[in-house]
Amino acid sequence: MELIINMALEFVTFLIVCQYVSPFTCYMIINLLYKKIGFLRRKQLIPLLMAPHSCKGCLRDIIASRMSKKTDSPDTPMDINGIEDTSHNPSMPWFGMDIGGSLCKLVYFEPKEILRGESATELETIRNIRRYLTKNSAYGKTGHRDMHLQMENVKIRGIMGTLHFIRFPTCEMRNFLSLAKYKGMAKLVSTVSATGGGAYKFEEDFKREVNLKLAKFDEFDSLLTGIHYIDRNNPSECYYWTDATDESKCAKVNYDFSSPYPFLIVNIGSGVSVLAVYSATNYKRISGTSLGGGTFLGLCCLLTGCNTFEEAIGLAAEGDNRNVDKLVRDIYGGDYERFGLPGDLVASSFGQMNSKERRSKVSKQDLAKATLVTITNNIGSIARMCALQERIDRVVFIGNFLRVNPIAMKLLAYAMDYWSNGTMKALFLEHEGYFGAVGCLLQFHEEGKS
Ligand SMILES: Nc1ncnc2c1ncn2[C@@H]1O[C@H](COP(=O)(O)OP(=O)(O)O)[C@@H](O)[C@H]1O
Ligand SMILES: CC(C)(COP(=O)(O)O)[C@@H](O)C(=O)NCCC(=O)O
Repeated sequence: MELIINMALEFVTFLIVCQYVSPFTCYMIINLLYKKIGFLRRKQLIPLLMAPHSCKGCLRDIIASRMSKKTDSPDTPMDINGIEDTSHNPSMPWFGMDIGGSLCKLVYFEPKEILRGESATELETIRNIRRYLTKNSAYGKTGHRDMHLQMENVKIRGIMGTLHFIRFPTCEMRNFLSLAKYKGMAKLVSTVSATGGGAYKFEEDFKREVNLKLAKFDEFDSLLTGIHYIDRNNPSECYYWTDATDESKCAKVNYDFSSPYPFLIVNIGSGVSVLAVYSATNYKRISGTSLGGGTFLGLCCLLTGCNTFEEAIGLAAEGDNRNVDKLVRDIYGGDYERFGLPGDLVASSFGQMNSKERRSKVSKQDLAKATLVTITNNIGSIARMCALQERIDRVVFIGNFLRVNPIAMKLLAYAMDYWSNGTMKALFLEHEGYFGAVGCLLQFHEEGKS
């Protein structure tokens, strides 16, 4: 039906522009052609009479708005939360959002082709949103698209497309909502799938500001769905570090994660959650700690005056934690042999900082490194105890704390290996912090479980 409307529209527009027929005749023709839409009002014809060159757009808008009213029919699909679901339309922008304590992760699925079935205005808005998201890698001052993580030729709900990975600080949510409103998101979709604490916290704001409903999914269900899907679709997703303490030999090595169970997930976001996973659907949250990525960044900002995660990591890369921490050798003068504690092991994090003299000599870089080592070692130690308790030997570390953070990954790899006498393995995934967002998108489209 819409194809016919569009063709007729093109033709009538041509007639008006060329002034072959009067706009009134066109008005009658259109109304005759589109009895289904109902008669246009006379005042809606005025733009046609006043501005022949934009009449196509005007007509499209008028017809599209009539059409969109018609789509509020009882056959509109309903999603699992009982929300009217226009997002299942294959051409609509598909988004999954993981709104965490620090970062909002937005995954956008771009179908290979914009398919049939939308009105001209909808198609225009879809194209604008697609162009805006895929032609830029930065959005405003704080939004970023992680282009290196982009996944081409993946299928969701039988449709081929590309997954784009975008993040912005959660504290910028108001600006994001204004942008979504400006870009006409609510005209296209009525529901967006969301997970993370912010899916609850910001639910009312989405409704009030953009008239969008959130289809909410549990963050750990989403995380697992996302991990399984991405690992299936990306052969080089999972890796480990060899020779983590030797810079000259240290390397990333691909790991075949096709038979993954059982495994432990350590999700290092603002805080840390530890999950034991026994099958695609059987898992439990066994532990957690509030000393996570948020703690690292918060303490680093306090101690060094830095303002961003990237700055904090940059400082840490140039620092030496031994100027801040007290090592076993500072206490024993060497190794504590009886219990296998080497002299260069940290005995007490920040243990030197009670000395005024030491404090006067310490650099910002040293403090950043010591903060990173403290938080990472603590997480490694908790992960190891959890793995021991659950008798699991593969530990998968994820979360954006590991973004651009090889120091932490190598420390975790070394700690897991050393303290388990080589029986446990630390694994890492390329899409670090995006699994929740992918998982909730898939759950909305009921694809992830396959
Ligand atoms: N650009 C960034 N801005 C803020 N924190 C970042 C950034 N990149 C990495 N991080 C780290 O990632 C953590 C958040 O990780 P994430 O997995 O997104 O958790 P959450 O879901 O709690 O937001 C932060 O606490 C910080 O340590
Ligand atoms: C509350 C959270 C699940 C929220 O997830 P996040 O936004 O940090 O990724 C997480 O911060 C957490 O598990 N914190 C640790 C709580 C504890 O076990 O002490």
